[in-house]
Amino acid sequence: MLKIALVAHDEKKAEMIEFTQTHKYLLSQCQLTATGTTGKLISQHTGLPVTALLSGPIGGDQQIGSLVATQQLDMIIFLRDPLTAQAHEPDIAALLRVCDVHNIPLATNRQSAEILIAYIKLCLERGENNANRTS
Ligand SMILES: O=C(CO)COP(=O)(O)O
Repeated sequence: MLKIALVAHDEKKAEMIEFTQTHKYLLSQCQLTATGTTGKLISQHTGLPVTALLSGPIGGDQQIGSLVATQQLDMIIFLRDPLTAQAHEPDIAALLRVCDVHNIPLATNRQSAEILIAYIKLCLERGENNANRTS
């Protein structure tokens, strides 16, 4: 099963809910993990099973980063708010960095997320359960 992490800053949570509602069918075929508040909201609004970790500002981004570092995630959709300063900015930067270290696909805005969704669809159609194949 494709393993996907979902994260949204407060100003992007409504967009994340709408995004996951729109793509509920595809996402239901994936294993979903999220930071705390994002995960609870997605579960509430879509009924999708989501493993909700700690809230981002108290360590949730670091937990997602740990999953990346230990090869337990295939991709991340992180709807970031580029206009609001975040108290846990170092954690966010660390998460983005560890994705690059481990070559994990990361979408940080809605349109990139749609492209990852198209890729997820392709992987599912091909019966692939690991999105990070290079060949
Ligand atoms: O702050 C976040 C990502 O940096 C998101 O955390 P929550 O999903 O707990 O709001």
